[in-house]
Amino acid sequence: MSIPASSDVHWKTNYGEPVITVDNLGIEFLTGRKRSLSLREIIFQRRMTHEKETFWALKNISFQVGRGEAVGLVGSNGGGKSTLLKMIAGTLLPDEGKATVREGVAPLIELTGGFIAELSGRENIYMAAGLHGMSKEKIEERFDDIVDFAGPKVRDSLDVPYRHYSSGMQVRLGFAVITCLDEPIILVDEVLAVGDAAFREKCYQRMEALLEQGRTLFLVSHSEGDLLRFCTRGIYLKGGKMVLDSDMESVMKAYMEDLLGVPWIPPKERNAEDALYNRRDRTAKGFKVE
Ligand SMILES: Nc1ncnc2c1ncn2[C@@H]1O[C@H](COP(=O)(O)OP(=O)(O)OP(=O)(O)O)[C@@H](O)[C@H]1O
Repeated sequence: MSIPASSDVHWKTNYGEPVITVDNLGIEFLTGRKRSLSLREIIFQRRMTHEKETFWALKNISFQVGRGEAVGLVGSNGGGKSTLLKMIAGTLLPDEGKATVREGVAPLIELTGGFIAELSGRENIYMAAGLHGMSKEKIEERFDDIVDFAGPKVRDSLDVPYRHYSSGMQVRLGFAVITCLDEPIILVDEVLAVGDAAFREKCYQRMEALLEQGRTLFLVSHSEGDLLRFCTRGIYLKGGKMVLDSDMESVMKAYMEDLLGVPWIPPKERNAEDALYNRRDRTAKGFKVE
């Protein structure tokens, strides 16, 4: 599929200029539990209703991202990664601080990507692209490319309600749509894990092409390979706090060592290590090592 030619757009200009500024961001959620009142509150403050318990899903988060950067967000489940992406996308508002985003954002944060279950795939393409400011003519021009990228199963189901799509078909259509938009910032949450291997590889090539054009990428993934392939910078979130903001390899090392409690070796060195182990193994077994 032809993604918009870089000559159409200004993504390549002012490379590195700040496009996202997150300043002391915080958001508080209800836990769903109710806190029991203390005797002091009941007697002296005359409070009778139970207070709902809250927690900070993100607290004191500050960083800046420059145009053209590819940032990987890492952290274990519940660390706050998706919440942060939603705040950058503007679908969640902070309780503290602010996220300033200076350019348009194409988010694929949830599998359903903001698509409407009752509408068909075709209607959802028009709706999603239209909401991002694309004219009807431009959508028509790109329609076939979007559907080609999404694959034959999606093409055959274009007039079927989106709620009948399998999770793989949903992510195919979602990724095809968001990556054909002209938005300079792209947010991709773990969703790619749902697609099959061939589709994932197609998505990777598309992401490489978008980065090549100078777009800015935020990628949430639990895949070490994906993060190291695409991201030059990493942010590690743990329990809603930022643990580290550094180059992707250092962030991956900090996260993996924290998670697994053993030294982490970057894949490129690991292969050499593995080769060495194999060599040792073969030597130990009496094979001749050249
Ligand atoms: N709307 C909400 N209301 C209440 N709690 C929420 C809401 N959204 C998220 N949370 C909670 O906020 C915390 C952070 O969730 P978030 O989805 O951002 O984590 P994550 O790092 O993306 O996790 P995962 O790797 O599992 O996707 C979790 O404890 C989650 O249960």
